[in-house]
Amino acid sequence: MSKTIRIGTRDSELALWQAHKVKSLLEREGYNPVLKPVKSTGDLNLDQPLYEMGITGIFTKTLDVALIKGEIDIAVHSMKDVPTALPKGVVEAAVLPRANTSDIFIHKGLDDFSSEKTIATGSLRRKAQWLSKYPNHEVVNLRGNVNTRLQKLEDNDWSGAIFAAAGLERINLKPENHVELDWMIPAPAQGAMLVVTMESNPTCKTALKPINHAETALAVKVEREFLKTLEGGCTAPIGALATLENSVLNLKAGLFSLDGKECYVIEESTDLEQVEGFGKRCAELVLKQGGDRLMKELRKVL
Ligand SMILES: NCc1[nH]cc(CCC(=O)O)c1CC(=O)O
Repeated sequence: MSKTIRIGTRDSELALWQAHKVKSLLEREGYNPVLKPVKSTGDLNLDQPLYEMGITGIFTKTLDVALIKGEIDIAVHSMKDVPTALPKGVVEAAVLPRANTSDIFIHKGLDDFSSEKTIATGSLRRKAQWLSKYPNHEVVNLRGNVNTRLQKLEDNDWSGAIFAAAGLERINLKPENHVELDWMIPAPAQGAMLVVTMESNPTCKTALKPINHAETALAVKVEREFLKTLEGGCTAPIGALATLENSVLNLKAGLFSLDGKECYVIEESTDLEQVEGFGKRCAELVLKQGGDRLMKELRKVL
């Protein structure tokens, strides 16, 4: 009998797609994975408060709780939604090969961007970078899962909205009327999926090892180290993208004020022998350039 692995998933279309992906990878490894939808945090009924267990992520909280309570064996997350510090006892067991890292703009016509326009996004990182490029635009808040956001874009008279390409590509909803925002720095770990399990679960750690993608894991490690050094959470106006080519890792990363008027952007490369601590060193450059003062201001409002 092959070992059963309960995969916890939230019930959005994107979350389900990602959980199915991990399920099929584990099946190929000879396991018997089953999906376990986890609805809401509802009656948590835990002995300890969430913060004492190190549970902080708004998107990941539900699955963290189910994991710690032993209701599921592993959880699948969009890695950019995962706080840099995992809850106590929870470990990163596999990072899947990265998809498209870009942000895309879904529009209703691309005429005259120099004029006043209203565009929608719920992300402070996207808003700040957009306003930095188009200071006379207005950016309105847009929340909800990918499907909800696409619907709201239909229902409103905004000129467009910003999405992660990866999310729309996964569920086959990327429309024709989009442009890739190659100038926008994506969220740390955008386009990557993380599978977590409990430190105390050797079966799952072993099962997940072969599906880990070392190159993606290294890139997102550098990006998240950059984020962590700035002490920004998942919602901070901070972007980071590491790419690997011929054993050289390039990091493009930035910190932005909420109105987009202040931008601290770096682009640095390292060979792999020096990659340890590279994300931290790049963040320290940003802090020195003025990012230190901006982060202090941001922490008051975020
Ligand atoms: N914060 C929501 C979220 N988390 C992961 C994705 C898409 C997949 C990814 O970026 O890895 C999205 C949607 C979006 O940002 O448009």
